[in-house]
Amino acid sequence: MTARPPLPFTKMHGLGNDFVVLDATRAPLDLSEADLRFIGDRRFGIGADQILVVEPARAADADFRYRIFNGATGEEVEHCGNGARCFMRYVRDHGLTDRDTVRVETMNNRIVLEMTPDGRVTVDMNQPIFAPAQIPFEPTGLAPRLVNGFELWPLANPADPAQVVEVAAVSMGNPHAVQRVENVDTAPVAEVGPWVEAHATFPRKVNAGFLQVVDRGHVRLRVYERGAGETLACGTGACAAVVAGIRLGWLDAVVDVDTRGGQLTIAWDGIGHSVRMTGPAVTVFEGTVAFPDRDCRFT
Ligand SMILES: N[C@H](CCC[C@H](N)C(=O)O)C(=O)O
Repeated sequence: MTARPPLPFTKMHGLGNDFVVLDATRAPLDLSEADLRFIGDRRFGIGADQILVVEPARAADADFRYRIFNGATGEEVEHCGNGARCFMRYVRDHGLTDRDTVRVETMNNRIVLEMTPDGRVTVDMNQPIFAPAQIPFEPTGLAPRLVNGFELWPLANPADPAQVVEVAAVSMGNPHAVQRVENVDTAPVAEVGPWVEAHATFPRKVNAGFLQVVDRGHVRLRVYERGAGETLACGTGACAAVVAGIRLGWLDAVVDVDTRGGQLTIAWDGIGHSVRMTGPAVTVFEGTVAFPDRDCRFT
């Protein structure tokens, strides 16, 4: 078997949510799920929450296509907010564009990335989605509790049906279930996150958000991510949590979101408007990855 050529990559993070970024603008990348899991593995490979791939746009009115794969599973997912900011820094720093604003296609969405004068990146994340069929979310049995006219859905732990949490279901292109907690530091993220992530009412699984409201313009958030476990920050999760908090009447239109990796600012003017996320994007190092031969556990 001929050895595969080493693959150049860039290691980046958005508030500690870390990524391996790959350039497929000149030629498609032939990567299997096993290859992607190898890249994402923190012992046998490089290590990343997600792998981001830069591709040429398919539509004439877009600049790039943006693909995302969860590092632990190698599965392709619909969106990654922290990754979108890193995508913008990547295409600028690698000379793929000199524009301050870039139009990007994702699997099921269209977003706009913008470099800001202070070096952060603002992303127009498009509009949140609430229709259960589009999340997707299949509420069965128990009726929701309406708060400010928005649904909080009861989810029972399949292993212990007496343990019930209430979640708001929102999609930013990827699915999110957001629950309010008194204090994120003591929230049972490791215990509750896994069973919410895998809950049968979310047929494509779900990112589980734990939201602490400090005041109407400031929240704290932890997210147990689908296909990644708890990350230090989740951009789409921050958007989903703020959108849910505004719909539920707990938050104003501009909110600072403290994650374990740092702060994002999320703005949303309500139904019919895009969510706008602003935060940092950091390049850590450049490298090349040599793929294991067929005998490695990742074959
Ligand atoms: N785990 C997510 C993808 C990455 C989202 C997160 N890293 C972000 O910044 O939005 C999912 O399976 O939908």
